Amino acid sequence: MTRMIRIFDTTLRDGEQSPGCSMNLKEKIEMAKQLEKMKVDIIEAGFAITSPGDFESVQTISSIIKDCTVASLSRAAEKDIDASWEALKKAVDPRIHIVIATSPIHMQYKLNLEPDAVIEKAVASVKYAKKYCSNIEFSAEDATRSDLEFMARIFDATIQAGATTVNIPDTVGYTTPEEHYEFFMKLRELCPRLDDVTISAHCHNDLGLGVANSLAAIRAGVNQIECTINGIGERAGNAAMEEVVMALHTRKDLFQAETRVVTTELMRASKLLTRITGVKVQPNKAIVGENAFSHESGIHQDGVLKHKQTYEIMTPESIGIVGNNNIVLGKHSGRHAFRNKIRELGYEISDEQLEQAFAKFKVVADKKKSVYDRDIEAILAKETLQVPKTYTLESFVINSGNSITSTAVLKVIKDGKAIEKVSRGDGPIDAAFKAIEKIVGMDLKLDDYQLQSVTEGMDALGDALVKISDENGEIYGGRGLSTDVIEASIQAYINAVNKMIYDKEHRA
Ligand SMILES: CC(=O)SCCNC(=O)CCNC(=O)[C@H](O)C(C)(C)COP(=O)(O)OP(=O)(O)OC[C@H]1O[C@@H](n2cnc3c(N)ncnc32)[C@H](O)[C@@H]1OP(=O)(O)O
Ligand SMILES: CC(C)C(=O)C(=O)O
Ligand SMILES: [Mg+2]
Repeated sequence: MTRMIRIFDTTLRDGEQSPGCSMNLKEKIEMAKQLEKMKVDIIEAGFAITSPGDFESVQTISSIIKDCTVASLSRAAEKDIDASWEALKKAVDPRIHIVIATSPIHMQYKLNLEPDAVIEKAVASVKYAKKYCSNIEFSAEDATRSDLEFMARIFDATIQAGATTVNIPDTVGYTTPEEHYEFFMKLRELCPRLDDVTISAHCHNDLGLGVANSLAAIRAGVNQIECTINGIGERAGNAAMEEVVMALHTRKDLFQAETRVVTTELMRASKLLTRITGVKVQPNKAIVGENAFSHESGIHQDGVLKHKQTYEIMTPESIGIVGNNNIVLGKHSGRHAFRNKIRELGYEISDEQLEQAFAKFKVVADKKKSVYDRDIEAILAKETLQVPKTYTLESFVINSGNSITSTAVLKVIKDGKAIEKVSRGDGPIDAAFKAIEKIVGMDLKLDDYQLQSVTEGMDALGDALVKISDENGEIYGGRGLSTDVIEASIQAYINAVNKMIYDKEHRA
């Protein structure tokens, strides 16, 4: 039978504890509305006593959100609980969340309290909060570094005092999946009352195990997971909601558990948070990273083109990506993906042209990080207009600067022999073009020269267009493409010369 796991989103509280992730009221409202739309079960809207701003956020979110429980964090202290309640009281389903640390190191050094005094404070706080509302969560901070028998005692006491959810935080991200599973199993044995309430896990990511530990907790019977969008949170962050939700969704066979989260809203929530905080998601981040559904290497691309599930365990559409361009052309791509892209772009070319274009594509891909559609179109335009190469560029050296006259040394191959010429000019391009004219030995006129960047970025392809005319005024165009704009310009000029020679021979 499939169990329902409640998703407790703490993006607005623990997530906001992430350096650089503070949000203002308007931003928190926007985020809360998205969380409601995606049907998380509980929104922890803040920690009301923290500041007037946090109080106002909890209060406003409480009055706006209708379809989720709204929670506010409080220490085990009456003034915190009063503030939480004051902020929460308009919520449809308010929850006061009380926390106190239970590990020896926290009790001794931070709270300066004996274990029994911690239990007393916890129980008194739960009872105090219970005067205000029925929905009370009790968290034992640093639970995973706490004594198990002590945990069982404090949970037993707080449940008797009225806690309806008890939370076991791995506050410092210390535990491992196996240990976490055992922890919950033993705790349930030692404290049978746990089975009468919602048991929750709250995992941090200090060892990169936040999601794995949350899933282990689910296997051990917990029915609430505390997590954040994009995994933001104190230090290395919290378990990422999109990862937990999609792990359950994709591996229902294994976990026999599901959430009510609308998975197609996950990407929107991730992007909204990035826009609000300005904190970007790493490209290889699971589920919502830019590369999470991209395939760059030829063998994978071939597999995906033949049958998506060869390399995709979930669909991009399932997390809300529309029109995913999942085949990213790069230096590891093969002919299958290249041909597919050409067809997508609406071109039909011969096998021979494809081979030429593919060879050029590999050269470009070696120099560029990503090859975009416009790069491919530029390569195609060049390759499909190809004429026999009377002159082929072998090498060039340019000496240029703002206090010297530019000099170009060009070496080209004609009929298997190298020809080298040197020329000076007004700038590097002019010097290079003059060297070509010397090599060709014809009286050529440059009619037009344009240079454009094909795509954006430091490694963008330069697309040069040269138009030359001969002694009869006939115009010939040539195109050159390279990440080096001088090379692109020289190639364009040589291509225009080759075209002129080809046309003259075919006209004669
Ligand atoms: C694991 C977690 O994520 S817990 C949540 C962490 N989040 C935050 O701390 C963000 C908001 N915090 C704040 O704005 C402030 O820390 C406040 C408003 C809560 C308190 O500020 P201050 O009164 O100036 O106290 P300060 O933060 O310096 O110290 C914390 C005090 O709370 C006590 N305390 C800490 N945790 C608890 C607790 N769960 N229950 C009761 N008392 C606690 C500490 O022992 C310390 O008390 P002391 O002054 O007697 O030594
Ligand atoms: C407040 C508690 C639940 C917390 O964030 C933690 O222990 O990490
Ligand atoms: Mg936390």
